[in-house]
Amino acid sequence: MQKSSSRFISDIIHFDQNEVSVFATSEHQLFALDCVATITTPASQRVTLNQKIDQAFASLYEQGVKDPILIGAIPFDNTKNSALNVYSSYVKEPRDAFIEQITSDNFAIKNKTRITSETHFKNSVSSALSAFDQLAIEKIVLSQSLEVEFEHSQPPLRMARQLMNKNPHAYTFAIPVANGHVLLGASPELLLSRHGNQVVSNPLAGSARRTNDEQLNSKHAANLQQSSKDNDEHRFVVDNIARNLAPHCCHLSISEQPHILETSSMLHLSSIFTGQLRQGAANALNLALDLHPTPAVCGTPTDLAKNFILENENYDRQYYTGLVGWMDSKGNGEWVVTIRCGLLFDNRMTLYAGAGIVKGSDADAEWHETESKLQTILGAFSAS
Ligand SMILES: C=C(O[C@@H]1C=C(C(=O)O)C=C[C@H]1O)C(=O)O
Repeated sequence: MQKSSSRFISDIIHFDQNEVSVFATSEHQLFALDCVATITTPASQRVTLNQKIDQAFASLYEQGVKDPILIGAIPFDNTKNSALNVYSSYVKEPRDAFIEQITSDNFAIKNKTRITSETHFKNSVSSALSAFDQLAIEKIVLSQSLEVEFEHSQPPLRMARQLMNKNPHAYTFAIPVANGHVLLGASPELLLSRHGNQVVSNPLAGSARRTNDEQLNSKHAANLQQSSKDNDEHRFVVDNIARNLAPHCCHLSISEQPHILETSSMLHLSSIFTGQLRQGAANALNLALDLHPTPAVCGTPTDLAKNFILENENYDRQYYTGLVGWMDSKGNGEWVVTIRCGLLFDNRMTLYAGAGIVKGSDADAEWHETESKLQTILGAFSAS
């Protein structure tokens, strides 16, 4: 049931925050409590997963709930458990800045522990560059992880507010997942949205750091648009999405040239797909799963790149580089790529960031790219 109170956030702040899901775009914010079920079937078991979703919605209809919703996350490795929370009520309202002033004291950091060392990351980049010569691989996205320990236990909704305030154009989310953890982030990348028979996808690949100097940003943006290495990284993603989305559409168009998308800490090459779905096309989650994992977060070809990642990264990505979003019982929904994110438990948060490696990548530059990407989260929780 869709409630309309614009003060809903002040009501739910008193709820157990590990039960509430939040998903915000630049236009609207969605809050849901009253979680009635969590579907954990891995997305690799697609038939069972879809049966579970249909059953959950059907049983809510029987109880008189007219407009149930699911909000959740699918891990990078789709053989691992999903975390799809089904809700009987939610609030969708225009996105608005939160009034509460949050000071950086709230987020004082006690400790940072590297899970991936700079050396490990750079050695993996070297191995990837060799794999391009020896195996038929063209792109591999490699990532690092960092654990942050805050002085105080962190209420997830306060963190979500801070992320929303600092990243007004991002898709911001706070989703309860397995083992009492909350997945929090501000992703710039729309994997797929479906509203009626309209689909949109906005892949990003090819990146540069954004600074406070607008002149420098313009220079970096121009370099990015001219860089053949970054355009290669981008093209792999666009080609792959075009291939996987086209069969579902009777009409599909893509922006002519990649344009620049700016986030709080990065500049990215960005392309926009808009399409009209064929009659009887799959729902938003299934369409998004047909695209996952794109070469923006995995590589090309997908299977070889995924195996390389699973063998060479020294940690489990879990939800990072998976998908996160919502879907209603009509199959409408928005699913974004789970990046610029972390996994929160009490006063500890595990952060992640990656970069696409192609022929000609430089290990040092790629490491710095991942460090800049970590700033979306770290910057949001430092002095405001
Ligand atoms: C993997 C991440 O970002 C992805 C990789 C990008 C790149 O390599 O240029 C750009 C945007 C994202 O698709 C991340 O932020 O952790």
